[in-house]
Parts: sequence; structure tokens; C-alpha cells
Amino acid sequence: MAKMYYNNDINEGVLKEKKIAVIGYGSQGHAHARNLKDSGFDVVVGVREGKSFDQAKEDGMTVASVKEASEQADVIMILLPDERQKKIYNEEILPGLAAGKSLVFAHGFNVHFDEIKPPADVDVFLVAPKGPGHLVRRTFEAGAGVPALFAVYQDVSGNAQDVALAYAKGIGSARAGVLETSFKEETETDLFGEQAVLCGGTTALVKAGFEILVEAGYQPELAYFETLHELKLIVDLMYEGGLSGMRYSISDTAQWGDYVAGDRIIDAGTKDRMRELLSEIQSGEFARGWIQENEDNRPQFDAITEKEEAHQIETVGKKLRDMMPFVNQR
Ligand SMILES: NC(=O)C1=CN([C@@H]2O[C@H](COP(=O)(O)OP(=O)(O)OC[C@H]3O[C@@H](n4cnc5c(N)ncnc54)[C@H](OP(=O)(O)O)[C@@H]3O)[C@@H](O)[C@H]2O)C=CC1
Ligand SMILES: CC[C@](O)(C(C)=O)C(=O)O
Ligand SMILES: [Mg+2]
Ligand SMILES: [Mg+2]
Repeated sequence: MAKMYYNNDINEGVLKEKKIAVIGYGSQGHAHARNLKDSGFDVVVGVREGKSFDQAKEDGMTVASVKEASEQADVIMILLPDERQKKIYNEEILPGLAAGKSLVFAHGFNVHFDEIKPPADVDVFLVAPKGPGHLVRRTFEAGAGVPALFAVYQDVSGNAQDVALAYAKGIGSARAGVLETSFKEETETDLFGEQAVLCGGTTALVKAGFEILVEAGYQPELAYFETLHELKLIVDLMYEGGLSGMRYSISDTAQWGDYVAGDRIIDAGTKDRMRELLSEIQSGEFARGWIQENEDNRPQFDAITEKEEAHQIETVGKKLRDMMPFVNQR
């Protein structure tokens, strides 16, 4: 069994004496900054002027430019979009990254794929929550937490692991469990998980199910409830009790259907294609493609986003969610 760290295993004192710069105030940034502040740490948010800057101010955070925050802090957590990190790091963070400081990431992408090459005289580690930033904040406020991975890439001070664990505790992740990994393992598994299962695999499965039902003449609203809305309720049961816990709550008819149909949908061919995705991630092919797409100003990303947002499941779903005030809409 992997070694797990929980609140009682971690002494956060080592981070209490330091100033933490959270660079970026988006999905992860706002959650880390607010959770750390609520946990009693000294936090400055580094962002450019605009939406995030205004939001951070409204949330009562101390806010500075990326450059100023990086100069002021001992621990610099980069929570900028992966594809923009290299440029901002070189221009605005590196000048303030004096010897003895800590450079931190929530995803190993830029270090693992050699886009960012940190100086030799700083600690480098990652603390990567295994969940969306908005849930990192929401679960923290509810007294719970999202599990996280940590990995030490460079340990100049000799206490990089202690600082990483204290950070993970500060954002609430040690309430759920913190697991040690490497930059390589975190980067490759995170990319695989989001592509094959959590995002790519799931959205494709949901859309396919919705399209098949609508195509066959069933009502789109019903198809939305069946393939998207109810998925959350089923996944909540998996979150609470694993696959067996979910199967305890569903009917025996559904359980039998699960057993006889599941492998016909996700078959050996699907697993072969998952292996293909994994090897493209491992070889760096996926990363090179994503970096190139950004250098070209995201033509495919923008075109696909436009098409996806116009999909019937989105228009139907929006109307149905508007009638459910208890659903926290984005
Ligand atoms: N999203 C998630 O839940 C997860 C993300 N991660 C990792 O966390 C990191 C951050 O991702 P995520 O939270 O999704 O990022 P977001 O896209 O949600 O947030 C990006 C933030 O960066 C700011 N920003 C963008 N460009 C600049 C710039 N040129 N100068 C200053 N600030 C800028 C944005 O500000 P503005 O409003 O001005 O654009 C915004 O505050 C990534 O490494 C990602 O892989 C890891 C686990 C989960
Ligand atoms: C699943 C997507 C994710 O890896 C995450 C929320 O953990 C991301 O990069 O946003
Ligand atoms: Mg992830
Ligand atoms: Mg990810």
C-alpha cells in the first residue's frame, strides 16, 4: 500500500514562517489562496489586472502583480494555465526567484516536458489536488478536502518534503489523504486520467448516449436527465462506496445490465486506444501538439469549443438547470 499522509502526520509550522505567493487566481488559484489564508498562512496573490485581480480583491486577498508577489514570497506556487507558464515564468517569476526559495506547481507538465528549467539553488516540488479547483474550495469550506499528490523534484533546503506536506495540509488535502509521487508519474497519469476517463472518455460517452436516444426519437430532455444529470448521482454513490456501493443502490435489473453491457461498450479495442493515448503522453507527442496548438493561436481548440457549446445536450441542459435553483451553475 502506498504511504499516505494525513493531518496528524504533518507539522505545518515549517510553512507558517514563510510567505506564500499564489500566482494565478483561477480554478486552482482561488482555492489554494483562500484555503491557505483560512488555514492561517501568509498569502499574497500574484495576478495581472483584470477579472482575477478584481475577484481576489473582492475575496479580501492581498494582491500584487506576478512580479511583485514572486519577489516578496518564499514559496511561489504557479497556478497559471500550463500553456502560458513558460513565458510568464521567464519574464515575471524568475527575476524574483532568489536562492533558497521554493518553486511549486500543481501539475508537473512544464517541468517534466522541459519547458521550465528551474535554477539549481531553489527547492522544486508539486502539490497536485486530484480534483477541480472549485471543489478544492467547496469541500474545504464544508470541512472536508480533496486528496492530493506531492512530489519533490529538487531539495536544496533539505526540507522540501515537509514544506510540500504543510502546503497540502493548508489547502485541506491532508483531510482526505496525500500521496507521494514523482513529476513524471503525476504528469503522465493526470493527462491520461483527464483524456481517457474523467473528461474525454466521459463527455464522449455521455454525448453518444444522448445522441443515440434523441436519434431514436426519444425526448431530448429525457435523454439529458438519463445520460448527464443522473450520472452525477450515480458517480456520487461510487465516490461514497466504490463500484459495489453504487451497485447496492441500483436495481438488480440495472446491476445485471451493468454486468452484461459494460464490456460491450468499453471493450478490448477501447483499452487498446487508451494504451495509445498513454504512449502518446509518455513520448511527449501530446505535449508537443498542445504547445504547437497554442503557438498557432488555438485554431482547433476554439473551433471545437464553439461546436461543443452549440451541441443540443448543452442547450437542452441549460434550460433544465435553470429550473433547478439548487444546482450550482457555472
Ligand atoms: N483546473 C483544475 O482544477 C486543476 C488544475 N491543475 C493545474 O493548476 C494550474 C492552473 O490551472 P487552472 O487553475 O485550471 O487555471 P485557470 O485557467 O483556471 O486560471 C488561470 C489564472 O491565471 C491567470 N493568468 C492567465 N494569464 C496570465 C498572465 N499573462 N499574467 C497573469 N495572470 C495570468 C488568470 O487570470 P485572468 O483572469 O487575468 O485571465 C487566472 O487567474 C495548471 O498547472 C493546471 O494543470 C491541477 C489540478 C486541477
Ligand atoms: C480532470 C482535469 C484536471 O486534471 C483536474 C481537475 O484534475 C485538470 O487538469 O483540470
Ligand atoms: Mg487532474
Ligand atoms: Mg490535469
